[in-house]
Amino acid sequence: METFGTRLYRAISERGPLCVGIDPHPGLLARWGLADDLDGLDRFTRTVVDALGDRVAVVKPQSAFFERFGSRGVAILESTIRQLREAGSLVLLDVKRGDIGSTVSAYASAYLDPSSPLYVDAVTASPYLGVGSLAPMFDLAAQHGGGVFVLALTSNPEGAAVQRARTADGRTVAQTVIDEISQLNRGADPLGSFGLVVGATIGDTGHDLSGVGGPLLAPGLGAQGAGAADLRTVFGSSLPAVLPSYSREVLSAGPDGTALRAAADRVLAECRAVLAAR
Ligand SMILES: O=c1ccn([C@@H]2O[C@H](COP(=O)(O)O)[C@@H](O)[C@H]2O)c(=O)[nH]1
Repeated sequence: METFGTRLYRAISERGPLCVGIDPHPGLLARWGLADDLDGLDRFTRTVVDALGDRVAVVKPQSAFFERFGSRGVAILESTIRQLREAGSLVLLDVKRGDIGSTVSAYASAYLDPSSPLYVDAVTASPYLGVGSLAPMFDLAAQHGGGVFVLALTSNPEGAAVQRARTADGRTVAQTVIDEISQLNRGADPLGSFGLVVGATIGDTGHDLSGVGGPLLAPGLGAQGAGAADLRTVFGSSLPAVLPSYSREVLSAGPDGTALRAAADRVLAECRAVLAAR
């Protein structure tokens, strides 16, 4: 069985370093001329899958925008996941789950067990009940070739107060998360299956990402104000592991499929220029 890290490495080699989010905001549905209802949600997601599913390495549905429609929204999420897999992109479900370990086991079954209707290639997880509480996710991911992206330094300004607070040994909370995930990836080649989320908006914070060994998902590009050039400042010598992530910047080009593809191609070219110059 191939690991998620290996599959991600190949997807990036073949399709380029880009993750596009599916975030059906009410404002985007309106902009696309769609109603803010189940039919609008379904049309929006199908359009994105048809335009990008066969060319983008990773697609990241944001679970919240499906959950807000209840069980029928989640049913659309399930079919979106299926369509994306058929189209050949890796599916990273942005759910940011975290809890005590026994409950994390249930989240792991929901997203990382191949028999689940919500089975995806990878999920996002919150480490703020302790990185160790996420062990059931790490274990199931390792068992089935899945991945987990753990929040380290998020793109929102409110995150810093918690994530950059100092622990007793002088490291920041975020650095302890970074170090624990680095341990999980030890020896992985070409890329570990356990990633970190590090916002492109955060500037140079002095955190050491050099030993992570896994992918570094970088949201915050486009609508939140960061540009591809900021990746150099935030990631420095760790640029080769960066997976830039855009949602509204690309989605706002829709609903025309050609325009969506052009927007994805444009941001990919901008990121490649920075990542290639490392
Ligand atoms: O630190 C984080 C972690 C996750 N996100 C998510 O990424 C997208 C960003 O959307 P944009 O439209 O590109 O701003 C969204 O789903 C967030 O929940 C993040 O922004 N920052």
